[in-house]
This record gives sequence, structure tokens and C-alpha cells, in this order.
Amino acid sequence: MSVMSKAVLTRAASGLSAGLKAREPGRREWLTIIPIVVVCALLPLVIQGRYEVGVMTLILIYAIAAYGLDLVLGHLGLVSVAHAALLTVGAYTLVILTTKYGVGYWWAAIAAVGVTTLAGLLLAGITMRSRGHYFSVSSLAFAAVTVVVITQWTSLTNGASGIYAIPTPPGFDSTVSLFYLSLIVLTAVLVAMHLLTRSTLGRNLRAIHADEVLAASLGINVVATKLKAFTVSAAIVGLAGPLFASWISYITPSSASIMEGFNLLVYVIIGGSATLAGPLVGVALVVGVTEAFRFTELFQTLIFSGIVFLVLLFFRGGVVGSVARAWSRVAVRRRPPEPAVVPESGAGPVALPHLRPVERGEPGKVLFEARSLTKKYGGVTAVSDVSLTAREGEIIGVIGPNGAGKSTLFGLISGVVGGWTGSATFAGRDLRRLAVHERARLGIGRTFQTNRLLADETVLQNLVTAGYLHRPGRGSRSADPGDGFLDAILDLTGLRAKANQVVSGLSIEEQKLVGVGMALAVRPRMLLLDEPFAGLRESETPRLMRLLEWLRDQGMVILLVEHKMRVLMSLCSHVYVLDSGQLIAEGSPDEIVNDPRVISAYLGTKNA
Ligand SMILES: Nc1ncnc2c1ncn2[C@@H]1O[C@H](COP(=O)(O)OP(=O)(O)OP(=O)(O)O)[C@@H](O)[C@H]1O
Repeated sequence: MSVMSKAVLTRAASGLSAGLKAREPGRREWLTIIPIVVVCALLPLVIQGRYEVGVMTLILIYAIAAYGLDLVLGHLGLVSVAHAALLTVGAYTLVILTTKYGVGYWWAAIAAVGVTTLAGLLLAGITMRSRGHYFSVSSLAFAAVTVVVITQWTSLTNGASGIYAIPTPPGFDSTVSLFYLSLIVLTAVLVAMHLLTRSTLGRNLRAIHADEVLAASLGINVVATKLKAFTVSAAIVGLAGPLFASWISYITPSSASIMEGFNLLVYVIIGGSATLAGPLVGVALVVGVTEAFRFTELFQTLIFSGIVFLVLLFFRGGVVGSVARAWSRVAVRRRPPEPAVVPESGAGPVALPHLRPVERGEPGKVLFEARSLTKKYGGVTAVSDVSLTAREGEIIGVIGPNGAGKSTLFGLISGVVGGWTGSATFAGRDLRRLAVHERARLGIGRTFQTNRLLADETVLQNLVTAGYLHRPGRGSRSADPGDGFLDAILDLTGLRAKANQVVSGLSIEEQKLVGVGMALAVRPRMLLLDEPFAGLRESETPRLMRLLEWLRDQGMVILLVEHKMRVLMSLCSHVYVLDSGQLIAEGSPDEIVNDPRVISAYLGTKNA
């Protein structure tokens, strides 16, 4: 692989995991489509040469494929080199059906989209459980296999010699008309991309991109969502396949090569992944400029490399991404400052919402029961033979020194940590058989010791994503569940004034509250809170305490890991104490603080 290829792949991998994350597009961002389409539509009137219009058509066709790629690259963070192969699969399907089997062009085009989608589904099915570099290498293998299959299946594809005389779409046989047909398809893709990125699927993709564990904890089926996205991505690329075949009029297996797949990747990264205009701008810039220097191949390669390096060096986020970021900085400066949060004085009552966030439980009824839970990490037994019962309407404390196994226990219950023995049931269901997202859907919500949030999104967007299971109609694009529940969470957590602020700009304590709010948006029946009070100011502590008490009174079960003993002891009715993975004591707060084993292992004499 060339130095440049490595640079781009490294940039793609590192950039996509840091700093270039997709964000929710503004409601009015679709307006960008209008100037894009108008400018494109006017171009053939200004630049009229047959060759030039041909290049512009190719730019539009590649842009369609680039948007398909961007759905997984920009919005899911998967670096795929297989998309040129998918494009070629679509092109060959059209060519074979029309030239060998005499199928009408439009039927063949529909079949091409279908076959490309199926090919994408196949690739996704094989690779969706792999992440990062593993996925990229799998996509590389897919491209290589596609080239081999097309080359070797000579009876169908004519092998390395390729196929000539590819028909053009009926009624679109001139260069200019193919340009406008491609523009119509591109416009539809732009609209679809805008709608997709604002839809539940788009939000879930961003959540998965940001943090798969968090996404699953919110009830998002990570594998199914990735499959869906990859299939849609392949379908979009499939739209470009027939156009590409008609444009090129002579197709060979080399169109599916890894290098072509790499070029598509370059277009998206250069233009700006996860932006509405980025892929088109990237293709136009790279293809346009390199075509202008087509008279010398060496010079063309140098120009291509030059563009790539310049953008990588100076435009983090690609051309469009960088411009959009600079613009948003200016816009933020112009915007009047948001009113500061006025923390509730601990004394006054918190305005609790009239809404019922959870199904009212039956106090005293066993909701969760674990027997002999054991989890080993190699030679370390993180949790050893722990049994625990949680009844509705209880706040249960789990305490112990660092490394006692508290977070591991939460991991076992929420499903994040696998490979344990023992038994665990929740609402009568055996948890062993349930994945993380299924447990969340069943009603197990959680926060994490180290905040796991959608750091590049606003507080409200975090809550909207977290409330995904409860939007009216899962496919709905509406932001709020419609019953004011998210509103209520903003009030309960005291985050209303910060609702439109990006989470990464909030203080640690505010981020903690966002985490609690997100867990509540899942509408859990049991809430696992891993040190929610850590880092909270004294003034914030009473608010959260009252919130937990109120949730308990609604019938919710709360398992609370907390080192702030005063808070924990005043909230909990029952406390479990772990030390080196073992349950060393359990009982009421009074019993626990006076238990000599707990004093010796954890509390010391000052808390006793
Ligand atoms: N992924 C892992 N791989 C190997 N060992 C692990 C892993 N996670 C936890 N452990 C070990 O398991 C034990 C329990 O860790 P755990 O994080 O559950 O404790 P904890 O009580 O939550 O501690 P803290 O209060 O510091 O968060 C520790 O010895 C820890 O080193």
C-alpha cells in the first residue's frame, strides 16, 4: 500500500474515531440541497463541451456512490473499501441483463439495485460483528473476491476482457441527458440522506458510532442497526451502478479494485464525511482537478496526492466539514449567551413532573434475583458466588473498596460483561439468554462509572436518542416522545437551561446528570447507577437524592454503587458489601455500618 493510502486510511480510522463524528443535521440543512442542485443543473449550460459534460456526469455518479459510502463511513465510522466493488456489481448486473439476456434497461436497473443491495447485505452479514480495522480488512477481502469472481466467471462476465457496447437508459442517450438523469438520482439521494440522518436510524447510527456499549445500553440493537445501515448504503450505491455502466460503456473487473474503493474513500474524506455537501464536493474537487491534468499521468497522480495531503493537513473534517465548523464557531460567537443554570437550593422542593415515567411497580415484589454470580478474568475472580435480590420500590446499595467487583456486577446484570456463571432473572426472564439491548428493552437502565455520553451532541439530542424506544412509532422522526417526558427529565435533572448545549462543553457534574437523564429516558423498571453522586457539588446532591427517592416511590428498583456513604445510607433500605469479589455482608444501613467485617474491609472507623 502506498504511503498516501496509509495516510488516508490512518486519517479515516483516527479521524472518524475522534473529532469527525457525525452530528445531527439542523432541520433546515435540507435547504443546502437547493443551491447544490441549481448550480449543478446550470453547469452544462455554462460548460458545454462533450468531454467536460461527461466528466461532470461521472462526478455526479461517483457522488451518488460516495453518499452510499458516507452512510457507513461518516455516520457509523466503518472504513469500507468495498463500495467500488458494490458499484461494479450493480454495473455488471445491468450490463449482463441487458446485453446477454435482453432484459429492458429499466427492469435491469431495478435488478441492479436489488443485486447490489443483496451483495451489501451479504458483506454486512459476514462482517457486522467486526469493528475498526477488522471490518476494513474484511471489506478489502470483499473487493478482492469480487474482482476474482468477475474475472474468472468468463461465461457470464467475459472475464478480464470486459463487456463493450453497454446500452444507455432509453430517452437518455445523449451525454447531457445522462447528466440530468444522474442529477435527478443524486437529488433523490441527497434528500434521502438528509431524512435518514435526522431519522431514528440516523440517531442510532451516531450513538453506535460514538459508543457501542452505550448504544446497546439504550436498547439499540447494534448488529441489526449496522446491518440496516449497510444495506441502505449498498442500495444507494446500487443506484449509481447502472448509471456508471451506461456512462463508461465498456466495463472491466478493474472497476471493483481495492484502489477504486480507496478512491471513493478519499472523495468522502476530502469533501467532508457526514456532511450533506461533503461527498459531492470531494468527488468534484478530486476528479475535477485531476481530470484537468489528464494530459500527463505523472502530474495527475502528483496533483491527486497533493490535494489529499493538503486537505489532510489543513482541513480536519474535510473541506465542507472544516467550513461548517468555522461557520458554527462564528455563529456561536454571534448568538447571545444562554442563561446560566441556577442550581436549585437544596431546601426547596423539586418540581416533579406529573407524568408517570415508569410502570408503577408493586412494592415488595421481587423484580430481580441473582444466585451465585461468578465472573473470572483469567486468574482474577472479579465477582465470586454473589447472590442478590431486588424488590420493586427499593433502593439497594452496593458498596466495597476499589476493585471489589461492583462495576463487574453491574456489567453482568446489564449484559455488558459476559462469560459468567450462576443465574439471574429479571421480571421472570432468564437474563443469560438476553443481549444488552434486550435487557434495556426489558427495563434495565444504567449509568456508567466513567461517563458514556454522545459528547458531540446536545443534552436534548442525547435524551432524544436515549428515548428512542418510546417514540411514537419507532420509525418516527419526531424528536420528543410526544408526552413531554423528555421535558420532565430536563426539569428533574436541572438541565433545562443547558438543553441545547453540546455535552462535551458541560461540567463533569452536568455530564453525570445527563447520564442519569439518559438512563431514565429508557424508562427502566430497574436502574443501575454507578457512582452517580461522584463529582456532584453539594448543591446538586439533594436534587438527585430526591429524584431517586421519587423514582423509588413510583415502584422503580434502584441499584446504587456509591462511595458517598452519607448519601448511600440515607437512600438505601438494604446494602450489599463486596470485598475482592465476595459478598462479605448484607443488611440494613444500620447493620452494615456496625458490621466489624465491613468496618475492617471498607468503612474504617471514621464512618462506623
Ligand atoms: N476487563 C477486565 N479484565 C481483567 N480484569 C478486570 C477487568 N475488569 C475488572 N477487572 C478486575 O476485576 C476486579 C473487580 O473490578 P471492578 O472494576 O468490578 O471493581 P469495582 O468494585 O467496580 O472497583 P472501583 O470502585 O475501583 O470501580 C478488579 O480486580 C479488576 O482489576
